Amino acid sequence: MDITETMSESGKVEWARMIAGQVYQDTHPDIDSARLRAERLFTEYNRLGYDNPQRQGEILSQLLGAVGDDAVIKPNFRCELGCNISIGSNVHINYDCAILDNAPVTIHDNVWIAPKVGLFATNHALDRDERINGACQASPIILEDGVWLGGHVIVLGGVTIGAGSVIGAGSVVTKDIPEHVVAVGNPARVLKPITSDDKTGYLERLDARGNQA
Ligand SMILES: CC(=O)SCCNC(=O)CCNC(=O)[C@H](O)C(C)(C)COP(=O)(O)OP(=O)(O)OC[C@H]1O[C@@H](n2cnc3c(N)ncnc32)[C@H](O)[C@@H]1OP(=O)(O)O
Repeated sequence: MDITETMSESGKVEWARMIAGQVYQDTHPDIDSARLRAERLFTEYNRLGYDNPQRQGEILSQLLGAVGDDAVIKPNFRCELGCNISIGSNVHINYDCAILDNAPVTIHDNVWIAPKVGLFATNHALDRDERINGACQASPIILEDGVWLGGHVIVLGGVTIGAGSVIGAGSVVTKDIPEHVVAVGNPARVLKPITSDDKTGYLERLDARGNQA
C-alpha cells in the first residue's frame, strides 16, 4: 500500500523530504494522519495481548512495510508510522519497543531486541523556533543479520549495526558498529571482537541429543 496516495500535494512533498533525509514538516496534517493510522493499529495489536495471533499477524501486515512470517513482536510495541519499518524472519522484539521510523528502519533476519529498546530515526531541529514549528530530519537505521540489542539500548538515526554484533544493555549507539563485535556504553564503543573462543559448546550439546526438546 502507498500511504501517500491520498495525501495533498504539500503532504506528498513533506513525506518525500522526510524519506530523503531532508528537513521536513513533522506536523503536516497528512503526516499526523499517517501517525494516527499507526497508533490505531498498534493500540489494537497491544490490546490483543497473546490471545489472537491471527489478528495480530493481520495487523502487523497492515502496519509495517514488511514483516517475516515468524517474527515475534511482544506487546507493547509502538512506532511512528510503521510503513517505513521492514522486519525479516526469525526476528524477536521483546516488550516495550519503540521505533520512530520517519526514515527507513531495516531489521534483517535473526535480529533479537531486548525489552525497552528505542530505534529513533528522527531528530527535531536544534533551533528553537524551527523545532516548535515542526522541523525534523530523519536518517535510516539498519540492523544487519543476527544483531542482538540488550535491554534499554537506544539506536540513533544514520546508524548501521554490523552482522552478528551485540550491543550491551543501556548503550546509546550514535555511530556505525562493525560486524561481529560487542559494543557498550554511551556513546557505544567497541569492547571486543566476537570470535570462535566465545562458543560454549551449546550447539554440539543439542546435536548430541538429536536437537530435540
Ligand atoms: C531478547 C532479549 O535480548 S532478552 C535479554 C536481555 N538481556 C540483556 O539485555 C543483557 C545484555 N547483556 C550485556 O549487556 C552484557 O554485559 C554483554 C553481552 C554486552 C557483555 O557480556 P560479557 O562479554 O560477559 O562482558 P563482561 O561482563 O565480561 O564485561 C566486560 C566489560 O564490559 C563492561 N560492560 C559489560 N556490559 C556493559 C554494558 N551493558 N554497558 C557498559 N559496560 C558494560 C563490564 O563492566 C566490563 O568492564 P571492565 O572490563 O572494565 O570490568
